[in-house]
Amino acid sequence: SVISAPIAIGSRSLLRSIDKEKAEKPDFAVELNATDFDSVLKETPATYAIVEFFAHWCPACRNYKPHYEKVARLFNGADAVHPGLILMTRVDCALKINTNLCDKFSVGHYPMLLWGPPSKFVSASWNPKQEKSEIHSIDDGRTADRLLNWINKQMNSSYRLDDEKYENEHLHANTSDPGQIARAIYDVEEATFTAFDIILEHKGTAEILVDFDDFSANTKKGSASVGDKGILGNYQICGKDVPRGYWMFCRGSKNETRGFSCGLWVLLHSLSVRVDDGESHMAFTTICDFIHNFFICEECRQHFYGMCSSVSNPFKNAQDFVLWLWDAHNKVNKRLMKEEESLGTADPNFPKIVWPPRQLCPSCYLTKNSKKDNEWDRDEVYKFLIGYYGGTLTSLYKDKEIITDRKIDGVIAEDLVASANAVVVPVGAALAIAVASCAFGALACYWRQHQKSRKYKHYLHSFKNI
Ligand SMILES: Cc1cc2nc3c(=O)[nH]c(=O)nc-3n(C[C@H](O)[C@H](O)[C@H](O)COP(=O)(O)OP(=O)(O)OC[C@H]3O[C@@H](n4cnc5c(N)ncnc54)[C@H](O)[C@@H]3O)c2cc1C
Repeated sequence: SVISAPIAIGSRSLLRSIDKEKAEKPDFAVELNATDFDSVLKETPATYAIVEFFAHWCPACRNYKPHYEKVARLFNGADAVHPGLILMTRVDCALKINTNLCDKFSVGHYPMLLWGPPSKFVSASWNPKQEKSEIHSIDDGRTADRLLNWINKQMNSSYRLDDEKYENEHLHANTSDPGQIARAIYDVEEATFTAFDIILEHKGTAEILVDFDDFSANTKKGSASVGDKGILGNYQICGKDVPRGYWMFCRGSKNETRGFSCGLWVLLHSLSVRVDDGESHMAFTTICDFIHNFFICEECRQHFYGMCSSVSNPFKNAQDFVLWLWDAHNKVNKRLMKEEESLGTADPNFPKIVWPPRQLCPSCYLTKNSKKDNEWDRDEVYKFLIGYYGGTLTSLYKDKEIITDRKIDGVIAEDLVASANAVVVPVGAALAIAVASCAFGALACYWRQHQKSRKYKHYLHSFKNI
């Protein structure tokens, strides 16, 4: 026993350290229960979801967990190797709170895995005999390898368990696919959060807090904790899910490319197409001031501000402003094209181009001759930008629609598309932020939250009418 004592202490401390490691390394798969199942699956940007129904007392489930986690590492969390594609979740059916939920999905054995678009799980039920369901049972996922094989078959992909970040990026980088922009709706939020964070770092709360009551009815003055960035430091401008920690449309094929600067461009363009004639000049000066004050890239600031300063007459209509921004972006692209080529710093999957390329918008070009790629039909370019950064950017919302009634679907989708041509952001809220030259950031989130609550109201309304 004299000999065993130190071993016992040693093993206890070993166990403690394993526990600590466990506590420090949370699971990759997200555990859901009946209270958050619908909301998490409704809000996720992922294209697919896997739900593992298990019971915490079931030994087979405990043994399966490391397999499931090995796959979840690839897809879940801010450091995911392939983020934003598949949300991997689990539900403990042995908890009373989940009994109904597990019944609705006909859970007959543990662990049981279901696969489908996340929105199809929301307020849904499933049974194995159901025809035409978009939810499928994963019948061959007993090991991590087999589960990933099954996923690869579904997605036509070739992911591997030992993939590290930025491998296989070529698989989902198709820049000439107009639908790709739909994923940027999440980047607009990510960029807004980052922009807001930069503003707080540099300006502090006082200058932003002009009339914060107006800015957000949900934020109580003084209730947020005071940190380095003042009382707004903890304010989640785009809701609790943002920042997600990764980019979707703006994900580069290397860590150091794209990201925020791409997200910022998308944010600027998507706001420009939502501005009225009357607001076009104000939007222009706000963008110029923001870049000048807060874009922490000296060369970018100076170059962009030079372009801002060369505008001598105020913008009177939205089209001129939208096209000015497009043109300014292309000037940056052209400059960087040469620079990146000589320095070899380009992202191989996203080299700078004069934009939009012919594949995206053939009618934007005046001639059929591909050598004359600098002769634009500006009216067509304007039309394209309105569609691309307006309706197409928000089209993911249509896809994720949880209401199955076709008519209601249509009404909501039309609303979203119509908002591409109108100022849909509350001007009162904008004022507080505009003072600190970041109106557009807050506007973007307001815009999406406005859409969300609108949709919710529609949903409630339709519910009442059933
Ligand atoms: C205001 C501003 C000024 C910048 N200035 C500089 C600079 O001086 N030097 C520097 O090194 N970097 C600068 N950057 C960063 C640089 O422009 C890119 O954002 C960065 O290199 C990432 O490039 P990207 O390939 O992701 O595409 P980005 O140029 O970031 O574009 C993002 C997406 O916008 C779309 N797009 C491309 N061109 C246009 C267009 N003309 N109109 C509408 N949409 C378009 C494409 O879908 C593209 O994928 C600046 C960024 C901003 C926001």
